[in-house]
Amino acid sequence: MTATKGLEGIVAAASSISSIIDGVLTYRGIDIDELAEKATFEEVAYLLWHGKLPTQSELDALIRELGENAAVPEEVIAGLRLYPAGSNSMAALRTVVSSLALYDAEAQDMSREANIRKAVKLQAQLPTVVAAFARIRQGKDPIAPKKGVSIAHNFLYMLTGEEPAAVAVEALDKALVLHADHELNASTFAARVTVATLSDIYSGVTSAIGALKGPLHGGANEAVMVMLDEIGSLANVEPYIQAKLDKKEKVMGFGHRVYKNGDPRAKHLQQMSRQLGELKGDMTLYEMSVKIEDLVTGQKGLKPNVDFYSASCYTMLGIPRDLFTPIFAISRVSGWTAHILEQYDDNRLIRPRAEYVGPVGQHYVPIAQRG
Ligand SMILES: CC(=O)SCCNC(=O)CCNC(=O)[C@H](O)C(C)(C)COP(=O)(O)OP(=O)(O)OC[C@H]1O[C@@H](n2cnc3c(N)ncnc32)[C@H](O)[C@@H]1OP(=O)(O)O
Ligand SMILES: O=C([O-])CC(=O)C(=O)O
Repeated sequence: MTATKGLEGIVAAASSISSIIDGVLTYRGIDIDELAEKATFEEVAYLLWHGKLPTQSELDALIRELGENAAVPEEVIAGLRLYPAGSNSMAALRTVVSSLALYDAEAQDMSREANIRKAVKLQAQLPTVVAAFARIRQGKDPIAPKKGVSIAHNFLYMLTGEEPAAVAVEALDKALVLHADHELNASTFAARVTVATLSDIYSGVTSAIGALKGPLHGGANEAVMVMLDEIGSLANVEPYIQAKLDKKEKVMGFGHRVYKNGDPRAKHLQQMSRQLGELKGDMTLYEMSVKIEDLVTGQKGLKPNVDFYSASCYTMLGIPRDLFTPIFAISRVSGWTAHILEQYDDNRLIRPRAEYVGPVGQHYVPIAQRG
């Protein structure tokens, strides 16, 4: 038995939700380029859960159901108020999602109908939780979710208390579409491993949030913004990035386990970053990002992934950088729950083997004789 480090190239599940074939990403067989241009996030969530695009009445019903389920139990909001100042946003989200199970009478109901209802509930509640976390830490009261508006609209509204500009809603909605699912990425795999023990959907999503948090995965979008903030100016891009490359340090937002010729989502986010810069009349972040790309791609051949241009986009939308990864979770919970439903539908415990590389033939040594 020989281990494959990082399970690279190992096909660990069959799935009909999303595919990456020859560098092309599809959700349920539809090219992400088409969805990014034409679909709303709610349509995409429906597509991921049900395997088909919704009719108008199905979409209306989903938007209604999301609105009806977006409020978070008062006890959970009260809990958020008790978190220490400076709490990590993803740690807070992970904790809240775990606690939501305690307030859901259906949490342990394993029927397919109940699991679909819980998927919608989680999708509805995550934006409310992230916005409430952001406001409470500023000493402000959370804002109750609206009914009948999109998730992108509701999230920006709950974050600021103001009606968001249409262009901001449109940009965030497209970002949510682009992040919704991605085959067997680390967080989705974590979710599937967890629920394959027949644990509940809240356990699966809690595991997924833990996996998404790391900077090699979803946490890279925040890390990209930390880097842009450290660089600070267009003039400082070259010395900063060159020093990183010379030291063989990783540049966050570049590289990918599966895409070696570029992430098809990145171009949409790059375009969005340019457009938001033009609207703001400040191209600094966009130009810095392009210069970083030129250097990293030029010298290492590494291309930007989904996390790279999303950082400048979210900053230009006025979103604090430590909410970037929670926003990724707001989108990806649609994919996680679709995969969890798929796992339950044809379940088998996920339990691979390890290649043992430790010592053999050892014996118990009494404690007095140990050196
Ligand atoms: C939503 C997402 O999760 S997208 C990914 C988000 N993560 C990041 O952006 C973090 C930065 N990128 C990385 O760490 C990696 O490219 C990963 C984790 C995404 C993929 O990792 P792997 O497939 O395991 O590739 P691995 O880390 O082994 O890298 C292979 C080689 O490329 C180099 N490399 C990979 N990514 C980068 C990078 N961002 N900057 C500099 N060098 C890099 C590695 O140092 C390594 O070089 P070596 O062979 O000389 O040692
Ligand atoms: O697929 C991966 O390994 C990471 C990724 O791009 C994603 O989850 O969107």
